Amino acid sequence: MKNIHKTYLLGIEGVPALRGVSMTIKRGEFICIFGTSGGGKTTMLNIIGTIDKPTKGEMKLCGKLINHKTSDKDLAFLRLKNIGFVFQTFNLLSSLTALENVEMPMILLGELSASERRERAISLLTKVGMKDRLDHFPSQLSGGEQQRVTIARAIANNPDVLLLDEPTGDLDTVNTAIIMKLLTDLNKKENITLVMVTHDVGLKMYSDRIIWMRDGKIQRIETVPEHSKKEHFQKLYREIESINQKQKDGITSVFVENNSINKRGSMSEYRKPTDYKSIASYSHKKQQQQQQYQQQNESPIFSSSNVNNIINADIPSSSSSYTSNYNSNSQTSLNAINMTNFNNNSNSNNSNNNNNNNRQPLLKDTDVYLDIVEVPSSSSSSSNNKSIEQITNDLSKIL
Ligand SMILES: Nc1ncnc2c1ncn2[C@@H]1O[C@H](COP(=O)(O)OP(=O)(O)OP(=O)(O)O)[C@@H](O)[C@H]1O
Repeated sequence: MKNIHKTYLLGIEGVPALRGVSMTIKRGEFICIFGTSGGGKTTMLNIIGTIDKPTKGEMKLCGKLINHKTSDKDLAFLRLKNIGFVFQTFNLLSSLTALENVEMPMILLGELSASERRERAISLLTKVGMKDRLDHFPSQLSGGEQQRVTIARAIANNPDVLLLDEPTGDLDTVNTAIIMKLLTDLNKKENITLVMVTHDVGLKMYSDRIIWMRDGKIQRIETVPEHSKKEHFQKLYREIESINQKQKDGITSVFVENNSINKRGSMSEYRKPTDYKSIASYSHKKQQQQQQYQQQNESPIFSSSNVNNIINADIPSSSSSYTSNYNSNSQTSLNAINMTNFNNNSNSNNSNNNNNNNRQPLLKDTDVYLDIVEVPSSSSSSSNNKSIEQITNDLSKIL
């Protein structure tokens, strides 16, 4: 990039977003763009990605010179062939399955036959750990899963560069680790250049260089010391190992962790029917809790309506008595939920509560063991017919 300027026109006023940015990114580098809000990070990413053209200055991307005169058609082809995008909000096409979403860039490029495209899409989804979700629609996937599909789609045409705008911004810590492992593997093993905008201080330590942006200019460029990078990668690999171990132990779906609900942290696990055994270890404590709550005339803990209410992001007040409205004929694949340490303190003053103003605590100041909701999978359908992925997704929004 050589002396890149970008000024947006807002009415008759010009808003300078970039004011003379020059830099070189080497092939295979991992660059992190960091800095103040409004500093020009996204604009810089959009210019590198040719979504926006510079007002002044020029840029060479994968050998092609780009300036304000470059035609949109040339830029569109360059994007399709050389660049992959991953945004915070996943941006999958909702009417297409995971497999079809990944096939889409290959269809647009038109270099592979239908069977080759399918084969490649399956192999890419397998690579990102989504081979069991090929026919799922985005709405049936959790945030982390959607982002993995987005990554598979972004690398479908073998791009040289991946542009990442807050790729983990909507994800919990576990999914952030999974996504960062995937991305850094692509960088290390396949030499794909990564340029990532993030506000997450932890993530910048995986990169080779950090570009600090302020007021449309590069304020400074920092090289991440090898030893810090190594330390962060070792921590990441440990996290991934622990996630894999949990999966081996029977936690087969997304693991949601939230430290903002209470000081001790809360945790949810989602298990498939085959995981009943591993839940057994909780049962004694759970029974004790149930008896205790029943003695106190509290809300039923194992009522399926509780689950429904949580799933629908409508947590009732602790004093309500519920009638079970769960349709036992529902075809949902959910067979068990185990929710531990959901200590939702109504007085706690945290960011999560700010988002959930209308929510009453499920049970005040208690640990809730909401466990084993058996849902026969018979033929009739109902409004409760949610897949485990939808439920996981819904729950991860709440927790
Ligand atoms: N399409 C647009 N029209 C007008 N002004 C814009 C447009 N896009 C960005 N800007 C302005 O350009 C400046 C840089 O914006 P940009 O989104 O690149 O910053 P950023 O560093 O990514 O900020 P944040 O961290 O808050 O996302 C801001 O002042 C912004 O208001």
